[in-house]
Amino acid sequence: MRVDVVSIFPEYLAPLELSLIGRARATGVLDVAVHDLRTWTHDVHRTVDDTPYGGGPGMVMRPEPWGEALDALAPPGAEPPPRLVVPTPVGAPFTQAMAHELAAESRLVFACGRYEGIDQRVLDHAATRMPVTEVSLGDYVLFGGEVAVLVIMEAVTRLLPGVLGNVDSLAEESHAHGLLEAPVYTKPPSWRGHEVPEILRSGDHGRIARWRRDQALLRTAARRPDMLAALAPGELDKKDVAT
Ligand SMILES: N#Cc1c(-c2ccc3cc[nH]c3c2)n[nH]c1N
Repeated sequence: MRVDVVSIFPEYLAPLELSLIGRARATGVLDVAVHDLRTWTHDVHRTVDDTPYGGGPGMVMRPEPWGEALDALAPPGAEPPPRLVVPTPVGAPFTQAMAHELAAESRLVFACGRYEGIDQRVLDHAATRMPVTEVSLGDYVLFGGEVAVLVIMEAVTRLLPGVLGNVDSLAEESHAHGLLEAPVYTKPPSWRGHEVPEILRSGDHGRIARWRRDQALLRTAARRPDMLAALAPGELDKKDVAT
């Protein structure tokens, strides 16, 4: 997968060099390039923002540098076009399902907004020649899109083939089956008066699997009833409701 990230703070994306993502890049699973939006400015002050039409606080990111950046990174006519991913408070919620969708793309271009956001015409024009996904991490406000790109890149990269050593963990983790994960334990069996649930030390893998499923259902019902309500038909079987 080829990923291009455009930001006025490219140094914010330095963590993409670390750990799993760094290893994915080193092994060729992932090719990442970070670009400074100011590369595509032409004035002495390398201006990327201006006052908002209609008035209001703050500044808006000018369309011209973004237009030239996207022309350079996604030349008109190049096939297949990349998916443009724009972190924004007004975007669709970023979910594990969306992480899987993005992980299936061959090319992604991330546009990191700042100030009050990017001139809407940048997204409207991009949408005439590439798929555009506006995505939000959650209902809170950040200074810009860079942190969101780091989160999205971690969630996507770990789904790429060969990145995670143990692919089994993908199958059991929270949100993998629309449920939260069961609690996890390791040695010692007793710690500060807290014991590991006996079932997990029984060696009875059938009962352990049942216990984990029950714990996942109980946790999800208690903490994320919305996820339980959203389970696809058939996700719950008769063993899940047996008393
Ligand atoms: N994703 C996301 C965001 C943001 C965000 C993204 C881009 C910009 C550009 C200026 N301000 C921004 C906030 N805030 N909260 C989220 N969940």
